[in-house]
Amino acid sequence: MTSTSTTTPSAPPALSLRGLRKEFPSSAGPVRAVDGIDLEIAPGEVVAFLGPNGAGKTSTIDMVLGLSTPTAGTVRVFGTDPAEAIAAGRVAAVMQTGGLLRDITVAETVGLTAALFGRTGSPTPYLERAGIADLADRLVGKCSGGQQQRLRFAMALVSEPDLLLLDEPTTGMDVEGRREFWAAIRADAAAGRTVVFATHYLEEADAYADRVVLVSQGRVVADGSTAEVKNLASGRTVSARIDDDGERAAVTVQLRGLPVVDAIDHRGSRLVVRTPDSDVVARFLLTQTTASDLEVASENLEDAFVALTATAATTMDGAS
Ligand SMILES: Nc1ncnc2c1ncn2[C@@H]1O[C@H](COP(=O)(O)OP(=O)(O)OP(=O)(O)O)[C@@H](O)[C@H]1O
Repeated sequence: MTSTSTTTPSAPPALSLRGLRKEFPSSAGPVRAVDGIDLEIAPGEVVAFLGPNGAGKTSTIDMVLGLSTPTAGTVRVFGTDPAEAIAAGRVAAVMQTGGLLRDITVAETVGLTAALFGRTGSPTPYLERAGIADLADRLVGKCSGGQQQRLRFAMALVSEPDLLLLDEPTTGMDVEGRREFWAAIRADAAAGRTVVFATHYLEEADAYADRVVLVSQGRVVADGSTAEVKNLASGRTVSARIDDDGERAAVTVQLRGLPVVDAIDHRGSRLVVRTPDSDVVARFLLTQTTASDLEVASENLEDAFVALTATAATTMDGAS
């Protein structure tokens, strides 16, 4: 690599969250929606903010968009505060609902948005990028939920934002609608845009993000590449029946001593063991105990996700 005598200061992160907290008052005392999030997202990353209901995803996105003020901590967007980044048109959002007039056409909607940004050109390029050029003359109220989301995406593109935030953008869409929506987002992100999206769906995060940030109860519980998250979620369950209560209790203690055992549940006379190495657990149960009726199952991704988010502070090797 050739070197020059000038040093370029490194570009600020697209998004930097430091000690971010958000509390809402309630009659039962403050609700801590976001509980100390530290996160840095580099320009060009496509990141899924993945978590169950109430994890704090929307509260975090609202603070990034300057729609609410942190109780503590800081949000920096391309090195500036959110209001400044939004005023400069560097950030745009696709939210789940709202913001559309049903009685005008798709093209008119994008044209109006463009006028707000002082752009006078044709809306067609934005419609094309969002994959809805063929719907230009359709009334917004006649569009499906998925088509309306792609319209919101076209509107978000008008300011050519460097950072695009999407809050559970595919909720309620069918599989085909989701696929088309994400195809449009991915094609656009390939040009270098930073994309951060909140989702409940592990599969969606896996298919469309480069990096997954798992949040639960207002905290980041895991952060890594989608491959790392898939690894975490690739465990199995081994279940077997042990009729004798005393033996079942003793075997539970022994299993806890095995390094490959992640968790043990009791369902009646069955032991259910979560493990990344089902062979070791199955061999132990069949050769060292009276266990019978043994079953090995691959874990459902959603189950694994729930298990991960229920376990605070999971860490991944090589997490970025
Ligand atoms: N305005 C508010 N007043 C009181 N509590 C709130 C408010 N907004 C959010 N919360 C609470 O904060 C927590 C986090 O909510 P948030 O909407 O950020 O989660 P989420 O991960 O986006 O959930 P979902 O996937 O269901 O949209 C929840 O317990 C929620 O009830």
